[in-house]
Amino acid sequence: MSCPGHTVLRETGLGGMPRVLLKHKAGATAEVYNFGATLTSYKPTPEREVLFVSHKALFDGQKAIRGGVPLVFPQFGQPKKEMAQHGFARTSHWELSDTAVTEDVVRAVFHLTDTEITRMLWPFSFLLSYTLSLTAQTLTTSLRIENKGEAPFEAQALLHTYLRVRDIGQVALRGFQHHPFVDKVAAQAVERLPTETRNSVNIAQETDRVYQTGANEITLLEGGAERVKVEYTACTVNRDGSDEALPHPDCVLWNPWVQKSQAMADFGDREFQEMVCLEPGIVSAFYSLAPGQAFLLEQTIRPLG
Ligand SMILES: O=P(O)(O)OC[C@H]1O[C@@H](O)[C@H](O)[C@@H](O)[C@@H]1O
Repeated sequence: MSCPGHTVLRETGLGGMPRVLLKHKAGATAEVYNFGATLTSYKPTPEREVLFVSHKALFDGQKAIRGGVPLVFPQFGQPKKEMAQHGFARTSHWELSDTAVTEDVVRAVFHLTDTEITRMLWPFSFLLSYTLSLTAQTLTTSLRIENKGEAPFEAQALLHTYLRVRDIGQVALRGFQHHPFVDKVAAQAVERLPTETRNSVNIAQETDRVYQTGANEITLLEGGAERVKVEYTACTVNRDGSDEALPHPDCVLWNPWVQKSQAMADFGDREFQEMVCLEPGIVSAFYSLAPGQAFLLEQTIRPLG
């Protein structure tokens, strides 16, 4: 069904790269580059940008875009040294395969399949479908990973969401309490994972943690006011269409703080004050997919107040 007032436009973005602009008749917009299927802007209203993109981000079709929502697949970090950090999905060119509008939702679907190059890095056949659904109040991004080959594979995946904040010193995050986490900054082996004791997590130093969550919902507050909620789920979809939810998806919390910011060529020295990454995914373990099985990782970004 078509719906007047909603639009999906193909346009040329920064660096001459193709991108897709979704516009909801209520005023919300979202902008996605085919490069990495990277969402680079989400505005629930014309005045408010929810996502952070560095002013030094490169739009050169080589380096992952520093900000927005890059997609991490099939590895998180670099457990396999022959493959780039965070895998190849964020630096691959995705095809816009479908667009649809209904009364409430403007939708775009991007596809990525294996190629000779990806098979050299990771010898499996896959279909990634990334669906962005814009409503008047929310944006849902949904990554479906399907095993199209004859052999099972193991992978990790993550929605690397950079949220824009006014002042990191005023930020508090709710939803991590009681959940175990791996502290990647401390980087020392521990017998038992520590558990988050704080109801409200603030950031005052380099922070790089993989929380094994269960609440599936993190709320970001600034100066005590709720600003945005990120809700997420992960499930395996079987060949017959039945699905099994994964009860404890991970959520990475990342802020590079002073020194790491200075070490990144595509990030401003003081920009750590304007962002925080909340990254839902499955990364503390590899998930396994049999031929024909799929895995669905979904987040809804809900601006508040
Ligand atoms: O610089 P990259 O490859 O985009 O990674 C940024 C950060 O991504 C986060 O997901 C990781 O937990 C961090 O360790 C990493 O530094």
